[in-house]
Amino acid sequence: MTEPLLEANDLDVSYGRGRRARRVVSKASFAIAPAETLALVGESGSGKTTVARAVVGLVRYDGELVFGDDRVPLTPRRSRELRRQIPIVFQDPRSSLNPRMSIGGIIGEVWSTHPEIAPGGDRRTAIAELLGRVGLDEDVLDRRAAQLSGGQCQRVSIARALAQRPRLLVCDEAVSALDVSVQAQILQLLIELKTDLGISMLFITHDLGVVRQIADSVAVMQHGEIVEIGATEQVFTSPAHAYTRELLDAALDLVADHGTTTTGDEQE
Ligand SMILES: Nc1ncnc2c1ncn2[C@@H]1O[C@H](COP(=O)(O)OP(=O)(O)OP(=O)(O)O)[C@@H](O)[C@H]1O
Repeated sequence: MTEPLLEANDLDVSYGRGRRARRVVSKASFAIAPAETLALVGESGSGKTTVARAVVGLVRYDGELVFGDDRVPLTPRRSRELRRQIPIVFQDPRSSLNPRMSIGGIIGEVWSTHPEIAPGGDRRTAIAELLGRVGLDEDVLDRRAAQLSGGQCQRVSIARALAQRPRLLVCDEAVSALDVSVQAQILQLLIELKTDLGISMLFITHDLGVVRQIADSVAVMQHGEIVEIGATEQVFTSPAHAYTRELLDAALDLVADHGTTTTGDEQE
């Protein structure tokens, strides 16, 4: 079996200190193999974002969270060194881009702090190549985020993540704020990145339709615990936990009420 790129064992995360401490993630265990996408699903407040924050080093945790062949512990301190390899793409594409910087500046910024991964040749050319990789024209390079659509901003966020030469991309509701047709395009782009570049993903979403499109495996969270984890098809076709069945039933009701969500419309 392939060694996992990321492994979490009995991950606990609490917010607050002393008497005020409240545990919001309990005994979460999962693994992500190279080039594998694991989706985290569950109701609002179930702890999905908190797991992502532990992975990218934004919160302290108890338990084990190890990364790479040498199983480096992802402590907040360590993660700062490793953050380059584990970028996060957030829900709101525009507010995650510095409004005062040019798009080219945003994408290439990581090369100032990590010169070891900076391209050898002309940086503008390298940035233009990254823009092409995410389906954007080179002329976007000198613009600001406010001059781009939401879908274009999310493509820039992904290009910025690619400039970091990631091994694991964390996507926290990364397509939720986009309309359905743009969402489909960004999902397709993420699937291509996984296939072409072998990037692993931790993909947080409340949308089970999205899970089915993008994820190899899925972990279902309820009240801070992973109540079920397995291959996506397996979990969707034979859910073992009552809460998973509830989520799947709720998603089916949504489709019944609103029809299917895929339009095939290609506009951004
Ligand atoms: N900084 C914080 N301080 C204290 N409590 C927090 C903090 N961030 C989140 N929480 C609480 O932790 C719990 C888990 O939140 P989290 O954001 O991880 O859930 P989630 O599953 O990602 O929810 P959503 O789908 O709404 O984003 C919630 O009860 C939330 O109120």
